[in-house]
Amino acid sequence: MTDKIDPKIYPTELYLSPEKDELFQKEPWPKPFVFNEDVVNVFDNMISRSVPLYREVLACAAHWARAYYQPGTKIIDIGCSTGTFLELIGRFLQQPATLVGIDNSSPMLEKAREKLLPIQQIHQVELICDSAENCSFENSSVVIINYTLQFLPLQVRQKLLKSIYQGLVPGGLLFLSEKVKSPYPLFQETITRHYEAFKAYNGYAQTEIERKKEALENVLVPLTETEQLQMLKDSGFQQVDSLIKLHNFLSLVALK
Ligand SMILES: Nc1ncnc2c1ncn2[C@@H]1O[C@H](C[S@+](CC[C@H]([NH3+])C(=O)[O-])CC(=O)[O-])[C@@H](O)[C@H]1O
Ligand SMILES: O=C(O)C(=O)Cc1ccccc1
Repeated sequence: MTDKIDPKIYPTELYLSPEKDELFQKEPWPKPFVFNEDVVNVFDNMISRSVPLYREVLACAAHWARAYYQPGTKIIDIGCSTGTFLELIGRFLQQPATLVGIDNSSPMLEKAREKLLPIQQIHQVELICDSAENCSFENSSVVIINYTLQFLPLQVRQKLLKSIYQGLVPGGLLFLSEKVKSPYPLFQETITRHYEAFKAYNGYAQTEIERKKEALENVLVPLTETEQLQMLKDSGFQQVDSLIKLHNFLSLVALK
C-alpha cells in the first residue's frame, strides 16, 4: 500500500495580475524588446498567453522545489520577474525558508515586492536587482531559471550555469525552462507555425505576433535541446532529465 495522497500537494493557482497585453497593437511598441515599465505592467498576462503550459510549468517547478529544498538553505529564482513563482512556492512550502529573487529589471522587482508581501509573514524574502552573472548561488538547494537564460549572451550562459552548479549544495536541484529550436529546419518551421497558432488562440492578432517576433530577434536567442543539455553537462550536472515540452518550450531538471 502506498501512502495516502494529499490533494494539497498539487500546486495550481497562480497569482497573476489581470492587465491585458495590448502592447503590440499600436505604435510605439518595444523594439528591440526590453523589460521596461510598459512591459512590466502587462507582463503576467503576456507570459501566461505566450508560453505554452506556463501554469503547469510553474506548478511543476513548485513541486520539485518543495521536494529538493533542504532546510537552512536558499531557494533562488533567477529572472523572477513579477515574483509569480516565488509567491507560489511561498504558499506551497511547508516550512519557513529563505526565498531569493534575482532580476535586472527594477520595475519587475517593484511588482514582485508587492506580490510577495503576504508570504513575508512566513518566509525571508530577498530581491536582488542585478544581472544573474554577478550573483552568488552559495548555500542554495534549489535554483529555478525559467525563460531567462535565453536572454543572456551565449558566452555568459555557460559561465552562469557553472556558477549555479558550484553554489548548489550536494543533492541540490536546478529547474530550467527555455524556448528551444529544432535542429531540423522543416520541423522548426512546423513547430513555429503551431506555436503561432497557440498565440492566436490566446487572442493575439497576426500583426501583434509578427511585431513581437521582430522585436525579439537577436534578443531572445534559443539553443537546440541538445545544445542546452550539453551546456548543463559541461557545467558539472551529470543527472539531467526533461520534464515538459510543448512546441518550442522545454523544462528540464538537473541534480548536483
Ligand atoms: N541578465 C539578467 N539577469 C537577471 N535577470 C534578467 C537578465 N536578463 C533578463 N532578465 C530578466 O529575466 C526575466 C525573463 S522573463 C522570466 C519569467 C519568469 N521566470 C516566470 O516564470 O514568470 C521571461 C520572458 O519574458 O520570456 C525578465 O524579468 C528580465 O528582466
Ligand atoms: O517567444 C515568444 O515569442 C514569446 O512571446 C515569449 C515571451 C514571453 C514574454 C516575454 C518575452 C517573450
